[in-house]
Amino acid sequence: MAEKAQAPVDTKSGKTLTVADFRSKLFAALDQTKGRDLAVGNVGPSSSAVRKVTVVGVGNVGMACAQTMLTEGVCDELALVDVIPDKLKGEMLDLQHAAAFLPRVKIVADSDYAISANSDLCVITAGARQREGESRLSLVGRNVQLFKAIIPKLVNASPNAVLLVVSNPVDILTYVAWKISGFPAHRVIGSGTNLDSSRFRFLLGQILDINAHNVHAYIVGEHGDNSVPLWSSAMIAGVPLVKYLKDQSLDTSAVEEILENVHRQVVQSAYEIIKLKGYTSWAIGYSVSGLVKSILRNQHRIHPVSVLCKGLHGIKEEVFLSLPAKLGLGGVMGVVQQTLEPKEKEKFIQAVKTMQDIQKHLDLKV
Ligand SMILES: NC(=O)C1=CN([C@@H]2O[C@H](COP(=O)(O)OP(=O)(O)OC[C@H]3O[C@@H](n4cnc5c(N)ncnc54)[C@H](O)[C@@H]3O)[C@@H](O)[C@H]2O)C=CC1
Ligand SMILES: CC(=O)C(=O)O
Repeated sequence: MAEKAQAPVDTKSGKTLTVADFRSKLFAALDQTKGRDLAVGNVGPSSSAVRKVTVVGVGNVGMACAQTMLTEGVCDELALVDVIPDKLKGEMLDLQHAAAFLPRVKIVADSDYAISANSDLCVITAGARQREGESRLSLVGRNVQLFKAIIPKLVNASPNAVLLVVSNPVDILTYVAWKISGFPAHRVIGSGTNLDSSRFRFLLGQILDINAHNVHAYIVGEHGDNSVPLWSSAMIAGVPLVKYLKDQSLDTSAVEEILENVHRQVVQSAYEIIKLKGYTSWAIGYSVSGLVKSILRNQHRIHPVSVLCKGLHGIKEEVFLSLPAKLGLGGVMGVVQQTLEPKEKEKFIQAVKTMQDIQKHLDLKV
């Protein structure tokens, strides 16, 4: 005989919970940032039927984001903004000419931010990129200056938008965008380690001969050189990754070597691609399109993205670093605070200090 499902019971009062009570308790536990600055607010993308996205910067990254968003049908209107009018018009026409092959999207472009008015979400890819061997952090001076010009214009045109920062160094520039915009933190997000985590999952999937979709593993912290791989919570079908590897008859030192190598390769990825083709674009395009989809379609999916960390993991500083965040209409809806092992926590805290050291030298007066 089939067993009757037991109704959930409140452990404190002993009373039977309704499904609605149970769900709200569960989500209150998940959204550990509730009530803090990051919790979802009452301002966010309009609920109008037309979903408008602006992409600032129509270089390699901006166009990869635009193209992937069009292919994936994540918006109804796409506005492109850049400072080079001919390139802007050329890219707009080239995308418009794909109309017969794509979902119907209105594509507009101009150097004037009026074109971006009433966007639900603005993706910022404008700025200098690394040359071969150059670090992301070396771009800070040049790109902060650009952000001082770009952010006020975006805010003026779309005061209720979510800002999604991609330009590097992404964690610092997300902080800059937050400070200059005056937006609540849940509406300012950096693409962060969503890309690093995809590289991580791809490489692990290759080694294990498992589809990257089924590798549940996160990289958190700073995007790039000092990212933090969370081996302790990496899973294959619910089996901890380290155990899974050991079950393949690998001894502890072989497992450690694999783990170190995989993370080293993730960190080297951008440097290698920049050396080979000059820039990275396709994977960040997919990464951004996925984030936009989660936000505008209110998907409540969890992505490792750069969020305000103050109040999370005991962090008191105003820094943006990646943590797994639930995304939906309005931006960040909550952050999952995984249990970090001491080494992971130490690396994360080191990134907090690096961000702070850089931020205290920034002049954000516009
Ligand atoms: N967060 C991430 O995972 C990734 C970030 N990036 C970053 O994305 C940024 C863009 O890289 P690419 O597209 O390869 O560079 P790019 O040089 O191809 O394009 C940059 C574009 O920004 C435009 N631009 C410059 N100043 C502007 C302003 N004031 N307003 C509007 N547009 C302006 C330029 O005209 C150019 O079209 C770089 O900072 C790069 O490091 C790149 C890949 C991944
Ligand atoms: C350039 C960069 O940040 C990346 O591809 O990771």
